[in-house]
Amino acid sequence: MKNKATQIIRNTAVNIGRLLMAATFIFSGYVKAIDPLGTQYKLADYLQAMGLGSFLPEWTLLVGAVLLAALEFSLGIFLLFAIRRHLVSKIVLALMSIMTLLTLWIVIANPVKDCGCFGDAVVLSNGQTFIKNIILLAIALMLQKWPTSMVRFVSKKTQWIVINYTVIFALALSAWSLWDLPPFDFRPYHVGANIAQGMKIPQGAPQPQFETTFILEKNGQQKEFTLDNYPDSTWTFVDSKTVQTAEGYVPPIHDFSIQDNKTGEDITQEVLNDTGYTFLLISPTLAYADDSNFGRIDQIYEFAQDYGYRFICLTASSDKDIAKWQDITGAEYPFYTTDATTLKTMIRSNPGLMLLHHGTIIQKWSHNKLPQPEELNQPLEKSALGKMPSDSIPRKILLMLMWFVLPLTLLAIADRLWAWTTWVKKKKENANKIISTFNKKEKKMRKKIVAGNWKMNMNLQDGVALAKEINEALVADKPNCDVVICTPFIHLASVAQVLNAEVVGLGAENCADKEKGAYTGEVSAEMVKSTGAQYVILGHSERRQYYGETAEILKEKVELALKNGLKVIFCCGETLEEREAEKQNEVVKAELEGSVFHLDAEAWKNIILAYEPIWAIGTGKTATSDQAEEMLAYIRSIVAEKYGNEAAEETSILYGGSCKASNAPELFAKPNIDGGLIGGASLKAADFKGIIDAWKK
Ligand SMILES: O=C(CO)COP(=O)(O)O
Repeated sequence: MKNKATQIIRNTAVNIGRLLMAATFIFSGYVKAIDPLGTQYKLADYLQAMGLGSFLPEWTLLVGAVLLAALEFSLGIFLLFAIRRHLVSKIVLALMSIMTLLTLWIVIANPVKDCGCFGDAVVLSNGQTFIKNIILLAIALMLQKWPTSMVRFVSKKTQWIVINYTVIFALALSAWSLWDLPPFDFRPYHVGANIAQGMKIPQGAPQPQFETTFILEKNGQQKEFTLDNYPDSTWTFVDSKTVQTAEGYVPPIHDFSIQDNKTGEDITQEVLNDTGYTFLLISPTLAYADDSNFGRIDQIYEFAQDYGYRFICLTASSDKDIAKWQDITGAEYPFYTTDATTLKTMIRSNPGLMLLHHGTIIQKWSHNKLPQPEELNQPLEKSALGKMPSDSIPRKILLMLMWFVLPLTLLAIADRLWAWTTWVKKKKENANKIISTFNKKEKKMRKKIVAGNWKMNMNLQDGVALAKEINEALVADKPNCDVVICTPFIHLASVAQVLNAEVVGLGAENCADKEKGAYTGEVSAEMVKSTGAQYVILGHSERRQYYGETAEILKEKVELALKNGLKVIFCCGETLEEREAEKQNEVVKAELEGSVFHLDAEAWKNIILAYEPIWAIGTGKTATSDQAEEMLAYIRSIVAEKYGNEAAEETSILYGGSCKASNAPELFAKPNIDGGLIGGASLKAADFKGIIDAWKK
């Protein structure tokens, strides 16, 4: 019990942890994959901080960024679907260990401002990142310890589709984002942002705090002072140092300026305050800029000239590189200087084109997706180019869902349906196999039994007389089977006296579900046993129906009966409605599971089952021999599932319900029917003997 509870807790913890980890990896991989250049810049920052700045060529960092994004995204999806659980949990643990060490270093040494784990989408401080990684590392340890507790969402046979689709999707997403621009832009220079607004410091925003320390000297001794304890003029000033004690508010855009390199003139405000349109061609380094689309750029420049729009190129390149670019592309537009990092933040394309309208970013284009010539035949005021694209974000989200989430969801649903149908099919096949094995087999050596159930009939004298008559008849003509008569409690002690125990067994029709004590009117299993009885009927439908005996009560009764050395004739069976709804198997199985299937194999040896369809009891409507055989074969198959084939072969299963001398031979001829539990026909010695004799035919 305790083990089961621990297992449930563990499985729940592992699966919650796995979903959290999956969500983190998917998000972190995704935001890196849609911005490979941003990830590359971050990797470069790390290498710089480690003193390995120029150790690797730029393209290797870009490849590294794409692979890192694909790795994180794919691991997240694999965790989500619980694919290759052992391997994936090991890789995740290794990755988290490295990440945690790395973040411990950035917390201590502070070499980078933020870790960049989630690109620009969620910026965490180094301390927050460290705490996040400690939690994820703990989850990774748990997943690695119990990988198989992760519940699969797709079967092993289908997982290769998810693996390939995910890896290809992640790489394609990066390639697309590199060719075009990141589909989602989390930087301060996104479409719709007003640059001047982004540079503003709101009123009352915290100012940076500084403290100045003065070093002064007197009589050859130097001492440090602040403004608060500045000494008298007998001290001579030596030096002062100022340190920042608190950071002030930093606006989202704090590093944007446009300078004319030749004149030193700053035209930032002039550009931002221009109420018209301005094209900014942006290239942090012209030496690395892609020049394949220069013709299109020149066309746009001409268009700007024609309509009187400003068109300038912002770069951080040297004059030599500018001249080279002009030489290659024939560029006639003016060049201005802006910080390289700012330019890289503004647009993830080298070169990229940005359109401003009164300082607000209206459009951004990668050099691969510049406006087409046919879009440039009317002024921006009148064309779609001059307007901010309206619904692009929901549309992009929908596209992502359609291209990735939808196919995988459909795959998972199809896979689960398929797994479920094969499971059902297999289970049916197994059950049929067991049933047909039993059907084919000759009746084994298990006991054949005919048991009478007198129910509430016969007074004491009549009962004793009937018992005597049956006993005499059977002593005179030995039966081929075990015979039992089950009588009301009041008969037991007297009937026991008249029966020859080797020939006729004695049983009660019920016993209490309590051991002993203040239970007025009840008769305990121990009392039954003390009369000389060896059997007790339990679970009869009349007791379930009229006296509210539930599976739990019957379970108690069964246990007490067995404990007191009684053999139990345990009844089961369905109502007419249940049979009409074809629920008979389900009902019978539930009855056995509820009251007897908990027994161990040793206790099971003292159980005799009796299938009594309620619709056939006392109605004169017998189940056909085929119906009865089918059910008894099924019951034997579920006993076999529970206790094994051998135990099932040795379990006696009786049929009850309007069984009489006329139909008994046909019923008893069936391989799985081991005898009968007889109601009405057990109240007359001749009728009862007629049924017993069916075993002789
Ligand atoms: O309930 C029965 C035996 O327990 C069957 O009763 P009948 O044989 O009267 O149908």
